[in-house]
Amino acid sequence: MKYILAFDQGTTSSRAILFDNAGQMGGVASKEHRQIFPSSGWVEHDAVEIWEAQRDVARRVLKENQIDADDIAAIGITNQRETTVLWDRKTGEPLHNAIVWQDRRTAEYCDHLRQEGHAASIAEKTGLVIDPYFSGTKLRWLLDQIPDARERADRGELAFGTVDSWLLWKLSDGQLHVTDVSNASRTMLFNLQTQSWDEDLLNLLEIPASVLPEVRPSSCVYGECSPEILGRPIPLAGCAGDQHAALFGQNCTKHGMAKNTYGTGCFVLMNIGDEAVSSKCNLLTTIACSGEPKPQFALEGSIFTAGSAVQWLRDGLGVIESSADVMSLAESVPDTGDCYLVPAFAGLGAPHWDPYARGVLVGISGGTTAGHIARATLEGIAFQVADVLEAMSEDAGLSVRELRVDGGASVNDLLMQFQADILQVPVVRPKVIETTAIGAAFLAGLAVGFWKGIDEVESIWKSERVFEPSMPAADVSRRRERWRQAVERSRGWQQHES
Ligand SMILES: Nc1ncnc2c1ncn2[C@@H]1O[C@H](COP(=O)(O)OP(=O)(O)O)[C@@H](O)[C@H]1O
Ligand SMILES: O=P(O)(O)OC[C@H](O)CO
Repeated sequence: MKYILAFDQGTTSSRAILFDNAGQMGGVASKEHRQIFPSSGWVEHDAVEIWEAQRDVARRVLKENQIDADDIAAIGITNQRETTVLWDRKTGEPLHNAIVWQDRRTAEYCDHLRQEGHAASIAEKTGLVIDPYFSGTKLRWLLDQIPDARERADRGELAFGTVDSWLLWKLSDGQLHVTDVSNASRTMLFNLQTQSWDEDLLNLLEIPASVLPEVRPSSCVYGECSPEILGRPIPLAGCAGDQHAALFGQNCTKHGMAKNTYGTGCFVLMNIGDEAVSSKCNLLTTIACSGEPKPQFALEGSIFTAGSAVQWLRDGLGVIESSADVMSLAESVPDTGDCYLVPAFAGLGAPHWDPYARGVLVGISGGTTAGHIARATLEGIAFQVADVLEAMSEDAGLSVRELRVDGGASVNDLLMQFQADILQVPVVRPKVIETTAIGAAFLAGLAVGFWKGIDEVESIWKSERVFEPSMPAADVSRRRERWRQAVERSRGWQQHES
């Protein structure tokens, strides 16, 4: 067989990508889906629209590249994490729109959990900080708000899943209600030490165990997709949250290796080996996919707004026509004119965890142009990444030697150079920037013997370009200090309204 088919179900689009044995892409198809904003701080997706988009792009990539389903050795799935779906086991119909990872509707309940003193035990068990980001409080909200949902859940009629679970359910025509360890680790219900659902947390959040999927390793044969989807049954053999898949796809399998994905948000992950070190700097501890038999862990800094700030320049301000145009607009000025943009549009994630923060643009003068704002937007992305890596180095007791990068905005050379400058370490962009998808393909391909072992998949990764730091250290310190001042101005904004 010639290919592994990777499904990359992201926040803004669903992609299907074919990878051959040498890790070369044999075709891509993608489709966007609607972002639904029912109220301030709320973000939803239509789970059926996501399923249909993912199924359609899978069919399309085969058709457009004239690939027969018989040539597909396995399917690997990777997905936007934390986004929460609740569906009826009998009809396969969702009971509500999916609540997206960015959604802040459970902020008050999270405050309550913190005030009740649960932060330390939740961090110890799950590696997470209490935040609306994770699926647990979203699922609780659904069970509380949908009429009869709790009664129906108690009768075993409902299934909960993150997007991976939902897709595996649909792909298997309701035969599989499963998830993988990496996605489970993002629910705030999964115990990293026991590698299973945590009964205390289920009780605390009032989640009935009957709705939960079975948890499996990221690289294993889960089952088969039903034949009517692609013409024949194909093994569903790999599954991981997109950031975990990207860490694996970037070959960050050794202690201290780190990657950042520049998509809608930014997600910095550093491999920390087989000890689930707890963060002292408000980072998350999470699962790292590996070829090792023992569970491996990573530190993660999740940044909620990155490429979506560029989308705001395009759709909100209308100063660019496409995201790619941001580079030439930013290059129209030599610097930001001392403007700083903190894109806390959906609160601040790591290391601040402030759901009430909102975006600020400071330092505007009469001479400020769209070019300055575009440049400040790109720099705001890089400053957030630098804050996370600083915290990470402190937690892990080491400095990263290089940062491997991927995701839609990593094509932006200006952003990558500024990132290297502000971090003072090289930024390395690989030839295949679809590292999320290739990570999922590796997980699936290893499970079915398409690739023989971790050494074989590791030999596939190749660097395309290295951005070396060139900014004087004194400038870096001054600018980072100005950025810190700007962040302070963004904090608690929403809360101060009442
Ligand atoms: N040249 C560019 N410069 C900066 N940002 C970009 C560029 N091209 C795309 N983006 C941003 O990258 C994001 C899309 O990246 P992608 O990895 O597909 O995201 P996701 O997986 O979160 O859907 C969008 O938010 C877009 O604004
Ligand atoms: O779909 P992306 O690339 O924006 O990633 C979303 C993350 O998984 C959210 O935790």
